[in-house]
Amino acid sequence: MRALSAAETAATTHPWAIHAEGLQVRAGRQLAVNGLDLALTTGVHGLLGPNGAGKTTLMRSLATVLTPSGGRLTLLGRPVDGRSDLRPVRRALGYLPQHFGFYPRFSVREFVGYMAWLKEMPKGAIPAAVQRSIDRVGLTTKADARLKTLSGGMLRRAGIAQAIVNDPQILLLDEPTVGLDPEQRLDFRELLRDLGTDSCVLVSTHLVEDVAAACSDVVVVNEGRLVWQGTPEAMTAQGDPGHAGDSPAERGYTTVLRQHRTEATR
Ligand SMILES: Nc1ncnc2c1ncn2[C@@H]1O[C@H](COP(=O)(O)OP(=O)(O)OP(=O)(O)O)[C@@H](O)[C@H]1O
Repeated sequence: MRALSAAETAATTHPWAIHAEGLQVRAGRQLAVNGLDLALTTGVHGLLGPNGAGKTTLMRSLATVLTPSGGRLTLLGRPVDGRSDLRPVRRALGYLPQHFGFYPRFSVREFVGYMAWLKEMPKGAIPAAVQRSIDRVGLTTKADARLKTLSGGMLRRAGIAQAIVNDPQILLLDEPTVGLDPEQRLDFRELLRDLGTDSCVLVSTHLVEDVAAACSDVVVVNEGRLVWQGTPEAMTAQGDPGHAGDSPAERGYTTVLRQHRTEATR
């Protein structure tokens, strides 16, 4: 008997915010995502995987920046196949890329407002939404500072503010905590938990501790495929004290990855 997928065993009829089946996405010449199955709904999902696993490529395809070259991808029930109109999906998306371009002379407020405009938010709603997102990332006192004057951590927070300005139904954050100091990371975890109450949030990171502390679900990818999915507690419980990692969650993650590699070579 074949194993049932998460989509088939779900207790709810609520459509998946993100649903990928056998997804393939090219990065340059190679298939960096190659046969990935994923079904995600409301909550905070941590995306873990070693360097080169395909996390950024996956994020870019979910952000509709890259078009899948095989398999199926639906976002909020709409197919992403290079043919359908993606504007309704893009209005409901928030994306913090790993590296984002910006106009250095823009203030934080101008930058976030500009992104709100690009997302086709109603004009009258933009100023209040911009202020709220700037406040949520703790940049209130820097709202009118130019981007070029911000520290790396502050710039990252401005990037998060633009990603959340439209209250996205799908929020994709690629390495959001890079450059944040420990206090800011704690604040950010709280913000994540808050955002995940009514959005589908996918956070790519190398910081297993952030995932353990702030996520309701962990997705581990390797070589372009999903290799494990479960709660942070279930991942931690996999931990073998003999494996690398400073914390129980890191040992759990390393064990999951090594088990997968062992099975793959059998
Ligand atoms: N523009 C590109 N041209 C060619 N190869 C690419 C390109 N972008 C990514 N790759 C390759 O695709 C694979 C997946 O890369 P990707 O950046 O998605 O991985 P990642 O999991 O995000 O890695 P990291 O944790 O190091 O950021 C890697 O082997 C990478 O070298």
